[in-house]
Amino acid sequence: MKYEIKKFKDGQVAAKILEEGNLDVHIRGNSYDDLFAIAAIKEAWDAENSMNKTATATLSIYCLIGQRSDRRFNAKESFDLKVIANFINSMAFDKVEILHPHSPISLALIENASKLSHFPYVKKTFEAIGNPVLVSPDAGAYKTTHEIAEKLEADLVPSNKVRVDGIPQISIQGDVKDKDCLIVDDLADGGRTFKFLADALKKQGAAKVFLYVTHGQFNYGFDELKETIDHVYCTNSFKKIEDEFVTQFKVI
Ligand SMILES: O=P(O)(O)OC[C@H]1O[C@@H](O)[C@H](O)[C@@H]1O
Repeated sequence: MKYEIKKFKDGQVAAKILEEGNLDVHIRGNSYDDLFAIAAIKEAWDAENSMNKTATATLSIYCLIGQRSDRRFNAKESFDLKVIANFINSMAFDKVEILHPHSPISLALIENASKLSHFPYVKKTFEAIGNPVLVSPDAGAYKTTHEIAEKLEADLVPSNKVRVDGIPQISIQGDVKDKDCLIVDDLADGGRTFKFLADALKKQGAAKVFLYVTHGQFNYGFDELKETIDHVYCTNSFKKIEDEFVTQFKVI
């Protein structure tokens, strides 16, 4: 299904449907601009299809903006994911697919939503490295990484951020001595979580430490990460990266 997006000089976006049929839109979804462009496409498609009740509209979002803001962190602050979900819901897609959401709250807030699994990309990474031990960096990542480890028949070492006498520390709950480790998580923003975890893994004797994240933002570059991580694997859900330190899987 073809459509066209036009942007006016003042920033306004407009859409035009170029072909009849089901609507199948794929977006990064990591900007408000992206979401507004989709709203324009859906509005134009709805107008064309008001009499065609058999046509369906599917939206695939590869890196949902605001997915980490999945609660009201403090009183008087906005619950951003709710605002974003309300906007997506107003478009009334029949189906919304979201690649590796940070938490199930996205799927709960967005109507007709389902998860696109990151399993294929972790599997490729796992095979490229050659059977590393999987490491889940925190409690949030444990459940999904545990499911992946089961499917791959891989060893899993859970790690957690704990406080000892009030001081934050990384607790690695397994043996990593002389082993290749693959940290698996949903996204890297600055990447410091992984820099410190990789450092702790190496102090415990890990041979090499690799990082897989589905959404590679890396907003502060790679210099700090290169100090402790051997190689990074991610998808291009957030942006295209050209750096020898990173292997990217194309999803969009
Ligand atoms: O260390 P950075 O990259 O800033 O933050 C990434 C971490 O913050 C969490 O929300 C993510 O799930 C990941 O564990």
